[in-house]
Amino acid sequence: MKRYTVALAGNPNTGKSTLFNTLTGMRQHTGNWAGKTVDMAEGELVHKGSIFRMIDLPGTYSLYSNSADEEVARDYIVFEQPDVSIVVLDATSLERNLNLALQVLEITSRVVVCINLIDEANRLGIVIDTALLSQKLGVPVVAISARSKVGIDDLLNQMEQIAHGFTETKPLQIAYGDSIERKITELEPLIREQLGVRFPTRWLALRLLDGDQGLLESIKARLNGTTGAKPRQEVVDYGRTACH
Ligand SMILES: Nc1nc2c(ncn2[C@@H]2O[C@H](COP(=O)(O)OP(=O)(O)OP(=O)(O)O)[C@@H](O)[C@H]2O)c(=O)[nH]1
Ligand SMILES: [Mg+2]
Repeated sequence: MKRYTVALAGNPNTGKSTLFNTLTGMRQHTGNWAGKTVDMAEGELVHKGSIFRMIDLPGTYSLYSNSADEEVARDYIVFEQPDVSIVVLDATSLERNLNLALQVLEITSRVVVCINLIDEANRLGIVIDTALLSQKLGVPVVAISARSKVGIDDLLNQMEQIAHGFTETKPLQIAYGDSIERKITELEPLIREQLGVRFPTRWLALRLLDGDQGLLESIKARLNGTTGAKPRQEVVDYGRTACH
């Protein structure tokens, strides 16, 4: 069986752990404040003959170095390089949530945008054109309700297609204007010289221009082999996984 890793990223309280539980059949704590995920949790599911190791990341508004949560989520996506990153958005506050999606798209092209709480959006009369959004973002967009288990099959299929490399994506890249773009172009070869191409060069250049000291520390620790935020291991329960 092929094995893949899948990260669940998103703003706080967008239903990542609820989705994680729905997908893995596990009981990661959920809720408003009390259920906040402070660490990473990990579980597995089987879909169409492949094993997907799901990583439930802490909720973050960005992937800078503003908090330990942001560093945990960022380091996982940048350094562990999951086969798929699912960005979970709250359908009732898309504008705010899309900020994080754009940041993830700067780091990796293997992304599925998952619009959760679609039941709540429907109740409020909010209509989301997922096809148009997918066209604009350049990656698959799926609308779900993790709590009511709506849209889960569609999400799993999109995740699987990205994992296998069957879906061609073209992530939206933000253009930052001439002076910043010039600096990015200057920095990129220097970064490649130091780090090769294992990390997303353009994104690193942007973070350096922003003076992200925390990221530099993380890279140094990584290069010295002294880092080690590892997902909390949960009991793997194949019997209750979503098999299709
Ligand atoms: N109406 C509705 N509520 C949902 C849905 N999915 C999750 N919720 C609720 O949203 C709240 C937050 O869910 P969590 O799964 O804890 O959110 P989270 O993204 O893991 O939160 P953090 O770990 O803090 O980032 C809970 O009260 C869930 O029951 C959904 O599809 N519809
Ligand atoms: Mg959570």
